[in-house]
Amino acid sequence: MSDPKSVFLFGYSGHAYVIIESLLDAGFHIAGYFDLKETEFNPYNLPYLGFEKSVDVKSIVKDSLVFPAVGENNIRAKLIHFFEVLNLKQFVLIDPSANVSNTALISVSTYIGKKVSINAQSKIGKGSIINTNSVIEHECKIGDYVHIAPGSVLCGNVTVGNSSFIGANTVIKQNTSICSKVTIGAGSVVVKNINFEGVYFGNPVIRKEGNGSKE
Ligand SMILES: CC(=O)SCCNC(=O)CCNC(=O)[C@H](O)C(C)(C)COP(=O)(O)OP(=O)(O)OC[C@H]1O[C@@H](n2cnc3c(N)ncnc32)[C@H](O)[C@@H]1OP(=O)(O)O
Repeated sequence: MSDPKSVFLFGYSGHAYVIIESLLDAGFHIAGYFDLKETEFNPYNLPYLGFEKSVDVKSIVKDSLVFPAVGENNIRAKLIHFFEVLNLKQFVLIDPSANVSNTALISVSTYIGKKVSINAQSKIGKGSIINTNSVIEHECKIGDYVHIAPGSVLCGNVTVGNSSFIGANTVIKQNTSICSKVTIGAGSVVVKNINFEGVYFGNPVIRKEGNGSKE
């Protein structure tokens, strides 16, 4: 039987450092990391276990926990698909400093960062990141493989579709919906629904030229 607090990480760069410190603060220990290649900089002295596509991950990990430590949404989505195919043991990582409502529903491989607030009746899909100091107010619905960057505020009943990225310090007005595969620039304010994928920024947001949308 494996140590129930032992975690294998996938990815070891800047976002992984944040994940590692939340894991340590929450009483986990890290068994090692998988990545394309061994990193030159290894600030947490983690053993390198190989590239996940080139080694027998299942026989290394066995029934220990796994976690995706990659900030980029598409790569994280592929990792979670890989976890599902191998039937690896996923979990939700909530930094101990976060404040999460008992009525919030959060799916596996999602990270809730330092000082985040998740309020009543919110739902967050799998493989998402709710980064440092963000506020997810009541009844928000956040999809899979989403990244809400630090300091963002989603007012009540906001919806964010799968694989969208909400830049740091963005404010999204209550009852607003953002579809899948949208990128919102840092410091933006969203006051109307966004129904087409693409890049948007500003206050209020406008679509970045050259995105091929009619919006
Ligand atoms: C822990 C972490 O670090 S999590 C990551 C947090 N990071 C972020 O939140 C950053 C989010 N990314 C951004 O804001 C980016 O600027 C993007 C995605 C909106 C646009 O990036 P790019 O497509 O590379 O655009 P680019 O940098 O070429 O800028 C294009 C124009 O838009 C302007 N612009 C870019 N971003 C913004 C923004 N957030 N708000 C207002 N204007 C912006 C630029 O000044 C530039 O204007 P110009 O054409 O007059 O010179």
